[in-house]
Amino acid sequence: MQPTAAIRARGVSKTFGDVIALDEVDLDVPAGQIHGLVGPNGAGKTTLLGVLLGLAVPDGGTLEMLGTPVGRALAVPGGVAGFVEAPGLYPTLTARQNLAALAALRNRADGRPDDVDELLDRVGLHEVAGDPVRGFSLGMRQRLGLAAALLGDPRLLVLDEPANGLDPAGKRQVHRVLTDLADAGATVVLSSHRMDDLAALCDEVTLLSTGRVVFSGPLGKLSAETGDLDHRLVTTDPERARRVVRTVPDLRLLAGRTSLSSGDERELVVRGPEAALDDLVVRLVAAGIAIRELGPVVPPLEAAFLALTGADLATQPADEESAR
Ligand SMILES: Nc1ncnc2c1ncn2[C@@H]1O[C@H](COP(=O)(O)OP(=O)(O)OP(=O)(O)O)[C@@H](O)[C@H]1O
Repeated sequence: MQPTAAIRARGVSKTFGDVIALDEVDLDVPAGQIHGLVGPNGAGKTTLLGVLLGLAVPDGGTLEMLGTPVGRALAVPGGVAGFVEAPGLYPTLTARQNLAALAALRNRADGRPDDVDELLDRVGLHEVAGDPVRGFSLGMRQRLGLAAALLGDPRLLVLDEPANGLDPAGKRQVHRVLTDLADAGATVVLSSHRMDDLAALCDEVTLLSTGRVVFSGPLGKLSAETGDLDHRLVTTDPERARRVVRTVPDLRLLAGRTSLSSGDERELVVRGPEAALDDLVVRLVAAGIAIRELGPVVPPLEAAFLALTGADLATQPADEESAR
Protein backbone atom coordinates (compact mmCIF):
# COMPACT_ATOMS: atom_id res chain seq x y z
CA MET A 1 0.00 0.00 0.00
CA GLN A 2 1.23 3.55 -0.79
CA PRO A 3 2.19 5.58 2.27
CA THR A 4 0.15 8.78 2.49
CA ALA A 5 3.31 10.92 2.54
CA ALA A 6 5.79 10.35 -0.30
CA ILE A 7 8.23 12.81 1.30
CA ARG A 8 8.47 14.07 4.84
CA ALA A 9 11.51 16.24 5.56
CA ARG A 10 12.09 18.02 8.83
CA GLY A 11 14.82 20.59 9.50
CA VAL A 12 16.98 19.43 6.59
CA SER A 13 20.18 21.50 6.43
CA LYS A 14 23.16 21.47 4.12
CA THR A 15 26.16 23.77 4.03
CA PHE A 16 29.04 24.06 1.59
CA GLY A 17 31.82 25.80 3.52
CA ASP A 18 30.34 29.17 4.50
CA VAL A 19 27.33 28.81 2.20
CA ILE A 20 24.10 27.63 3.80
CA ALA A 21 22.44 25.91 0.84
CA LEU A 22 19.54 24.47 2.89
CA ASP A 23 18.48 26.01 6.18
CA GLU A 24 16.13 23.84 8.28
CA VAL A 25 13.93 22.87 5.36
CA ASP A 26 10.60 21.15 6.05
CA LEU A 27 8.88 19.51 3.09
CA ASP A 28 5.68 17.48 2.95
CA VAL A 29 4.63 15.90 -0.31
CA PRO A 30 1.59 13.60 -0.25
CA ALA A 31 1.61 10.53 -2.50
CA GLY A 32 0.15 11.18 -5.94
CA GLN A 33 0.97 14.88 -5.91
CA ILE A 34 2.96 16.92 -8.41
CA HIS A 35 4.98 19.29 -6.26
CA GLY A 36 7.03 22.18 -7.62
CA LEU A 37 10.22 23.64 -6.17
CA VAL A 38 10.74 27.24 -7.15
CA GLY A 39 13.10 30.00 -6.09
CA PRO A 40 15.72 32.42 -7.38
CA ASN A 41 19.14 31.24 -8.57
CA GLY A 42 21.09 29.79 -5.67
CA ALA A 43 17.97 29.28 -3.52
CA GLY A 44 18.83 25.63 -2.84
CA LYS A 45 16.49 23.78 -5.24
CA THR A 46 19.16 21.58 -6.84
CA THR A 47 20.71 20.86 -3.45
CA LEU A 48 17.34 19.74 -2.09
CA LEU A 49 16.65 17.58 -5.16
CA GLY A 50 20.15 16.08 -4.78
CA VAL A 51 19.38 15.20 -1.16
CA LEU A 52 16.10 13.57 -2.26
CA LEU A 53 17.99 11.52 -4.88
CA GLY A 54 20.68 10.42 -2.41
CA LEU A 55 23.39 12.40 -4.23
CA ALA A 56 24.12 14.55 -1.19
CA VAL A 57 23.86 13.83 2.52
CA PRO A 58 22.26 16.53 4.69
CA ASP A 59 24.22 17.90 7.64
CA GLY A 60 21.13 17.84 9.82
CA GLY A 61 17.45 17.02 9.94
CA THR A 62 15.41 13.94 9.13
CA LEU A 63 14.04 12.63 5.86
CA GLU A 64 11.47 9.98 5.13
CA MET A 65 10.74 8.90 1.56
CA LEU A 66 7.98 6.49 0.56
CA GLY A 67 7.56 5.69 4.24
CA THR A 68 11.23 4.71 4.72
CA PRO A 69 13.61 6.79 6.86
CA VAL A 70 16.64 7.86 4.85
CA GLY A 71 19.86 7.54 6.84
CA ARG A 72 23.25 9.12 6.41
CA ALA A 73 24.33 6.94 3.46
CA LEU A 74 24.22 8.12 -0.15
CA ALA A 75 21.23 5.94 -1.01
CA VAL A 76 17.50 6.27 -1.56
CA PRO A 77 14.70 3.79 -1.03
CA GLY A 78 13.63 1.64 -4.01
CA GLY A 79 11.00 3.28 -6.16
CA VAL A 80 12.74 6.69 -6.24
CA ALA A 81 14.23 7.91 -9.54
CA GLY A 82 15.15 11.13 -11.35
CA PHE A 83 17.97 13.45 -12.24
CA VAL A 84 19.55 16.74 -11.21
CA GLU A 85 21.12 19.37 -13.44
CA ALA A 86 21.10 17.17 -16.59
CA PRO A 87 20.36 13.52 -17.18
CA GLY A 88 23.46 11.32 -17.50
CA LEU A 89 23.51 9.72 -20.97
CA TYR A 90 26.03 7.92 -23.18
CA PRO A 91 26.62 10.22 -26.21
CA THR A 92 27.82 7.52 -28.63
CA LEU A 93 24.83 5.23 -28.04
CA THR A 94 21.43 5.70 -29.62
CA ALA A 95 18.43 6.70 -27.54
CA ARG A 96 17.18 3.11 -27.58
CA GLN A 97 20.62 1.72 -26.65
CA ASN A 98 20.90 4.23 -23.79
CA LEU A 99 17.63 3.09 -22.28
CA ALA A 100 18.41 -0.60 -22.85
CA ALA A 101 21.82 -0.18 -21.17
CA LEU A 102 20.32 1.61 -18.19
CA ALA A 103 17.53 -0.97 -17.92
CA ALA A 104 20.13 -3.76 -17.89
CA LEU A 105 22.00 -2.00 -15.05
CA ARG A 106 18.93 -1.80 -12.87
CA ASN A 107 17.19 -4.76 -11.37
CA ARG A 108 13.49 -4.14 -11.33
CA ALA A 109 11.85 -5.14 -8.09
CA ASP A 110 9.04 -6.90 -9.97
CA GLY A 111 11.42 -8.69 -12.39
CA ARG A 112 9.43 -7.54 -15.47
CA PRO A 113 11.46 -6.22 -18.41
CA ASP A 114 11.11 -2.53 -19.27
CA ASP A 115 9.48 -1.79 -22.61
CA VAL A 116 12.12 0.61 -23.94
CA ASP A 117 10.25 1.43 -27.15
CA GLU A 118 7.05 2.17 -25.27
CA LEU A 119 8.98 4.59 -23.03
CA LEU A 120 10.54 6.32 -26.06
CA ASP A 121 7.08 6.63 -27.57
CA ARG A 122 5.69 8.12 -24.36
CA VAL A 123 8.24 10.94 -24.37
CA GLY A 124 7.93 11.53 -28.13
CA LEU A 125 11.32 10.16 -29.19
CA HIS A 126 10.19 7.14 -31.24
CA GLU A 127 11.29 8.74 -34.51
CA VAL A 128 14.85 9.32 -33.30
CA ALA A 129 15.13 6.12 -31.24
CA GLY A 130 17.96 4.87 -33.49
CA ASP A 131 19.95 8.13 -33.56
CA PRO A 132 23.08 8.67 -31.43
CA VAL A 133 22.45 10.92 -28.45
CA ARG A 134 25.46 13.14 -29.22
CA GLY A 135 23.38 14.84 -31.93
CA PHE A 136 20.41 15.45 -29.64
CA SER A 137 19.19 18.92 -28.72
CA LEU A 138 18.82 19.97 -25.07
CA GLY A 139 15.08 19.29 -25.23
CA MET A 140 15.60 15.81 -26.70
CA ARG A 141 18.11 14.99 -23.96
CA GLN A 142 15.63 16.14 -21.33
CA ARG A 143 12.98 13.85 -22.79
CA LEU A 144 15.38 10.91 -22.90
CA GLY A 145 16.38 11.66 -19.31
CA LEU A 146 12.72 11.52 -18.36
CA ALA A 147 12.33 8.18 -20.16
CA ALA A 148 15.39 6.89 -18.28
CA ALA A 149 13.88 8.04 -14.99
CA LEU A 150 10.70 6.13 -15.84
CA LEU A 151 12.55 2.79 -16.13
CA GLY A 152 11.27 0.44 -13.46
CA ASP A 153 8.01 2.38 -12.90
CA PRO A 154 9.18 4.65 -10.04
CA ARG A 155 6.72 5.64 -7.34
CA LEU A 156 8.55 8.92 -6.69
CA LEU A 157 10.10 10.92 -9.50
CA VAL A 158 12.53 13.78 -8.69
CA LEU A 159 13.32 16.02 -11.66
CA ASP A 160 15.48 19.13 -12.03
CA GLU A 161 13.88 21.47 -14.59
CA PRO A 162 12.39 18.69 -16.75
CA ALA A 163 10.89 21.22 -19.19
CA ASN A 164 14.23 22.98 -19.75
CA GLY A 165 14.91 23.44 -23.48
CA LEU A 166 11.57 22.03 -24.59
CA ASP A 167 9.48 23.63 -27.33
CA PRO A 168 5.76 24.17 -26.53
CA ALA A 169 4.74 20.81 -28.02
CA GLY A 170 7.51 18.99 -26.14
CA LYS A 171 6.56 20.73 -22.93
CA ARG A 172 2.95 19.69 -23.34
CA GLN A 173 4.02 16.10 -23.92
CA VAL A 174 6.22 16.04 -20.81
CA HIS A 175 3.41 17.61 -18.79
CA ARG A 176 1.09 14.86 -20.04
CA VAL A 177 3.56 12.13 -19.01
CA LEU A 178 3.86 13.64 -15.52
CA THR A 179 0.13 14.15 -14.99
CA ASP A 180 -0.56 10.58 -16.18
CA LEU A 181 1.99 9.33 -13.66
CA ALA A 182 0.37 11.29 -10.86
CA ASP A 183 -3.08 10.09 -11.92
CA ALA A 184 -1.74 6.54 -11.59
CA GLY A 185 -0.65 7.31 -8.01
CA ALA A 186 3.04 8.19 -8.47
CA THR A 187 4.50 11.33 -6.90
CA VAL A 188 6.51 13.92 -8.81
CA VAL A 189 8.79 16.60 -7.36
CA LEU A 190 10.27 18.98 -9.89
CA SER A 191 12.04 22.30 -9.99
CA SER A 192 11.29 25.08 -12.43
CA HIS A 193 11.95 28.77 -12.91
CA ARG A 194 8.70 29.22 -14.78
CA MET A 195 5.68 30.10 -12.69
CA ASP A 196 3.34 29.46 -15.64
CA ASP A 197 4.69 25.91 -16.01
CA LEU A 198 4.24 25.29 -12.32
CA ALA A 199 0.71 26.69 -12.42
CA ALA A 200 -0.14 24.35 -15.31
CA LEU A 201 1.29 21.28 -13.65
CA CYS A 202 1.61 21.41 -9.88
CA ASP A 203 -0.87 20.77 -7.08
CA GLU A 204 1.39 22.57 -4.64
CA VAL A 205 4.69 24.43 -4.66
CA THR A 206 7.47 25.11 -2.19
CA LEU A 207 9.18 28.44 -2.62
CA LEU A 208 12.79 28.56 -1.45
CA SER A 209 14.84 31.68 -0.87
CA THR A 210 18.46 31.55 0.32
CA GLY A 211 17.97 27.99 1.54
CA ARG A 212 14.80 28.66 3.52
CA VAL A 213 11.18 27.74 2.79
CA VAL A 214 9.26 31.01 2.44
CA PHE A 215 6.01 29.42 1.21
CA SER A 216 4.61 25.93 0.80
CA GLY A 217 1.09 25.15 -0.37
CA PRO A 218 -1.32 25.44 -3.30
CA LEU A 219 -0.52 28.04 -5.95
CA GLY A 220 -3.90 29.73 -5.47
CA LYS A 221 -2.91 30.47 -1.88
CA LEU A 222 0.41 31.89 -3.07
CA SER A 223 -1.19 34.42 -5.42
CA ALA A 224 -3.75 35.32 -2.73
CA GLU A 225 -0.87 36.31 -0.43
CA THR A 226 0.09 39.19 -2.69
CA GLY A 227 -1.36 42.56 -1.84
CA ASP A 228 -2.87 44.99 -4.33
CA LEU A 229 -1.21 44.57 -7.70
CA ASP A 230 -0.15 47.31 -10.06
CA HIS A 231 -2.36 47.33 -13.15
CA ARG A 232 -1.59 48.72 -16.58
CA LEU A 233 -4.43 50.80 -18.00
CA VAL A 234 -4.57 51.68 -21.69
CA THR A 235 -7.56 53.69 -22.94
CA THR A 236 -8.60 55.75 -25.93
CA ASP A 237 -8.16 58.96 -23.92
CA PRO A 238 -5.34 58.82 -21.32
CA GLU A 239 -5.74 62.43 -20.18
CA ARG A 240 -9.41 62.08 -19.29
CA ALA A 241 -8.78 58.56 -17.92
CA ARG A 242 -6.21 60.06 -15.56
CA ARG A 243 -8.86 62.42 -14.18
CA VAL A 244 -11.36 59.57 -13.80
CA VAL A 245 -8.80 57.46 -11.90
CA ARG A 246 -8.48 60.29 -9.34
CA THR A 247 -12.22 60.11 -8.60
CA VAL A 248 -12.15 56.41 -7.60
CA PRO A 249 -11.85 55.81 -3.84
CA ASP A 250 -8.93 53.56 -2.79
CA LEU A 251 -7.31 53.72 -6.22
CA ARG A 252 -3.85 55.21 -6.66
CA LEU A 253 -2.34 56.52 -9.84
CA LEU A 254 1.35 55.73 -9.93
CA ALA A 255 3.79 58.04 -11.56
CA GLY A 256 6.35 56.77 -14.00
CA ARG A 257 6.36 53.41 -15.64
CA THR A 258 7.57 50.09 -14.32
CA SER A 259 10.67 48.47 -15.72
CA LEU A 260 8.36 45.87 -17.25
CA SER A 261 5.87 48.22 -18.85
CA SER A 262 5.75 48.88 -22.55
CA GLY A 263 6.87 52.51 -22.64
CA ASP A 264 3.59 53.39 -24.32
CA GLU A 265 2.70 57.04 -23.59
CA ARG A 266 -1.00 56.19 -23.47
CA GLU A 267 -0.45 53.81 -20.60
CA LEU A 268 -1.24 54.57 -16.94
CA VAL A 269 -0.33 52.43 -13.92
CA VAL A 270 -2.87 52.15 -11.11
CA ARG A 271 -2.89 50.27 -7.82
CA GLY A 272 -5.85 49.34 -5.64
CA PRO A 273 -8.16 46.53 -4.49
CA GLU A 274 -10.26 44.60 -6.99
CA ALA A 275 -13.42 46.52 -6.07
CA ALA A 276 -11.71 49.82 -6.92
CA LEU A 277 -10.61 48.45 -10.30
CA ASP A 278 -14.21 47.37 -11.01
CA ASP A 279 -15.38 50.83 -10.03
CA LEU A 280 -12.82 52.35 -12.39
CA VAL A 281 -14.11 50.31 -15.34
CA VAL A 282 -17.68 51.43 -14.69
CA ARG A 283 -16.64 55.09 -14.44
CA LEU A 284 -14.48 55.00 -17.57
CA VAL A 285 -17.27 53.47 -19.62
CA ALA A 286 -19.79 55.98 -18.24
CA ALA A 287 -17.41 58.77 -19.32
CA GLY A 288 -17.32 57.35 -22.86
CA ILE A 289 -13.69 56.24 -22.59
CA ALA A 290 -12.94 52.86 -24.17
CA ILE A 291 -10.63 50.49 -22.30
CA ARG A 292 -8.07 48.76 -24.48
CA GLU A 293 -6.23 47.04 -21.69
CA LEU A 294 -6.50 46.65 -17.93
CA GLY A 295 -4.34 43.92 -16.44
CA PRO A 296 -1.61 43.28 -13.87
CA VAL A 297 1.82 44.61 -14.82
CA VAL A 298 3.34 41.44 -13.34
CA PRO A 299 1.24 38.22 -13.29
CA PRO A 300 -0.07 37.49 -9.76
CA LEU A 301 2.05 34.35 -9.23
CA GLU A 302 5.19 36.11 -10.35
CA ALA A 303 4.36 39.08 -8.13
CA ALA A 304 4.00 36.76 -5.13
CA PHE A 305 7.32 35.11 -6.01
CA LEU A 306 9.06 38.49 -6.26
CA ALA A 307 7.52 39.77 -3.04
CA LEU A 308 8.33 36.65 -1.00
CA THR A 309 11.89 36.34 -2.26
CA GLY A 310 12.59 40.04 -1.76
CA ALA A 311 13.34 40.50 -5.45
CA ASP A 312 10.51 42.89 -6.30
CA LEU A 313 12.52 46.12 -6.22
CA ALA A 314 13.11 46.12 -9.96
CA THR A 315 9.40 46.07 -10.67
CA GLN A 316 8.31 48.71 -8.19
CA PRO A 317 6.88 51.68 -10.02
CA ALA A 318 7.92 55.15 -9.03
CA ASP A 319 6.02 57.15 -6.42
CA GLU A 320 2.38 57.92 -6.42
CA GLU A 321 1.56 60.79 -8.77
CA SER A 322 1.01 64.04 -6.97
CA ALA A 323 -2.42 65.57 -7.40
CA ARG A 324 -2.50 68.28 -10.03
N1 LIG B 1 28.95 21.55 -4.55
C1 LIG B 1 28.85 22.79 -4.10
N2 LIG B 1 29.91 23.43 -3.57
C2 LIG B 1 29.83 24.69 -3.10
N3 LIG B 1 28.69 25.41 -3.08
C3 LIG B 1 27.59 24.84 -3.59
C4 LIG B 1 27.60 23.52 -4.13
N4 LIG B 1 26.35 23.22 -4.56
C5 LIG B 1 25.60 24.30 -4.31
N5 LIG B 1 26.33 25.27 -3.72
C6 LIG B 1 25.84 26.59 -3.28
O1 LIG B 1 24.64 26.36 -2.57
C7 LIG B 1 23.67 27.35 -2.87
C8 LIG B 1 22.42 26.69 -3.42
O2 LIG B 1 22.73 26.18 -4.72
P1 LIG B 1 21.69 25.36 -5.60
O3 LIG B 1 22.41 24.92 -6.81
O4 LIG B 1 21.05 24.32 -4.76
O5 LIG B 1 20.60 26.48 -5.95
P2 LIG B 1 19.44 26.45 -7.04
O6 LIG B 1 18.22 26.97 -6.38
O7 LIG B 1 19.35 25.10 -7.67
O8 LIG B 1 19.99 27.51 -8.11
P3 LIG B 1 19.73 27.62 -9.70
O9 LIG B 1 18.33 28.11 -9.87
O10 LIG B 1 20.74 28.65 -10.11
O11 LIG B 1 19.98 26.27 -10.30
C9 LIG B 1 24.33 28.31 -3.85
O12 LIG B 1 24.85 29.40 -3.13
C10 LIG B 1 25.45 27.49 -4.45
O13 LIG B 1 26.52 28.30 -4.86
